[in-house]
Amino acid sequence: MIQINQLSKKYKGTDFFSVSNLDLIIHEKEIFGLLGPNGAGKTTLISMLSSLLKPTSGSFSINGLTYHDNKNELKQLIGIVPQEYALYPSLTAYENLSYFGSMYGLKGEELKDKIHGHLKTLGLDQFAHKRIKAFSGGMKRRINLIASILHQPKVLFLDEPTVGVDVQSKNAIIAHLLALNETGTTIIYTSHHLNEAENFCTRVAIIDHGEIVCKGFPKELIAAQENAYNLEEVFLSQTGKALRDHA
Ligand SMILES: Nc1ncnc2c1ncn2[C@@H]1O[C@H](COP(=O)(O)OP(=O)(O)OP(=O)(O)O)[C@@H](O)[C@H]1O
Repeated sequence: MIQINQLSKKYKGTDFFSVSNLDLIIHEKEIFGLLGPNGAGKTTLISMLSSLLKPTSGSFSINGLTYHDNKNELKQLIGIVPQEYALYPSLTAYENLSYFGSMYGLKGEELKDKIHGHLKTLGLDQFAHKRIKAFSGGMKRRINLIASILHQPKVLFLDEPTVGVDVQSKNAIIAHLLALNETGTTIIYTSHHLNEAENFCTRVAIIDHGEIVCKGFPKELIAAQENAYNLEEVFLSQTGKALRDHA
């Protein structure tokens, strides 16, 4: 279970909170979607939860572990799929995955089997020994995902895992995540694809200006919003139609 208490982040040089006094509980085996307009605070929140960013105040624990007291156990427990590709372009897919797997203590036949198993399910086994720089966006996204799940994390954080990929890659990624969830991994993901989130997530929270504006089961949120027939209509009712440009 992930328990978040009054979590806040104010970046240096800004005069506002990107995440503000946020409280949330995410249960084991949920597929939880963090949705919100550009600049709402989704990446900031997920970066704090995956220990990539230090909160300004507040706290959170994952299965009772905190970064402060249980850094190493926590790192082994979670997987992180960042928005940007975290891959070495001049290395092959296999070399990249060996590197990431070994960082989690995997080695030998076990590591090899896991890499080939994931590559096969995600349709990439024939490209195992090709360099990443020759890969399409969809192929890189799938490798990025494998790099984060080789150690079978109990909790997986994904920041827009299907951005910029074709429908085929998107479906392969979602199917792989559903299978992972079936084996017991809790999934927390951010997305702008509301139709995808509506079908994929067990529960979602809509975030705006660093605060949760509503949360619940997609079907319940749709039923509760007058004249809303899908999650996108709930989203627009809750966050408004104004553009969120800032610089
Ligand atoms: N390193 C930073 N320094 C200063 N401000 C930042 C920094 N990173 C993010 N912000 C600001 O914090 C707010 C929340 O940003 P964040 O990236 O978390 O939003 P988001 O919901 O993930 O947006 P998007 O959908 O565009 O990825 C924005 O106003 C953004 O400009």
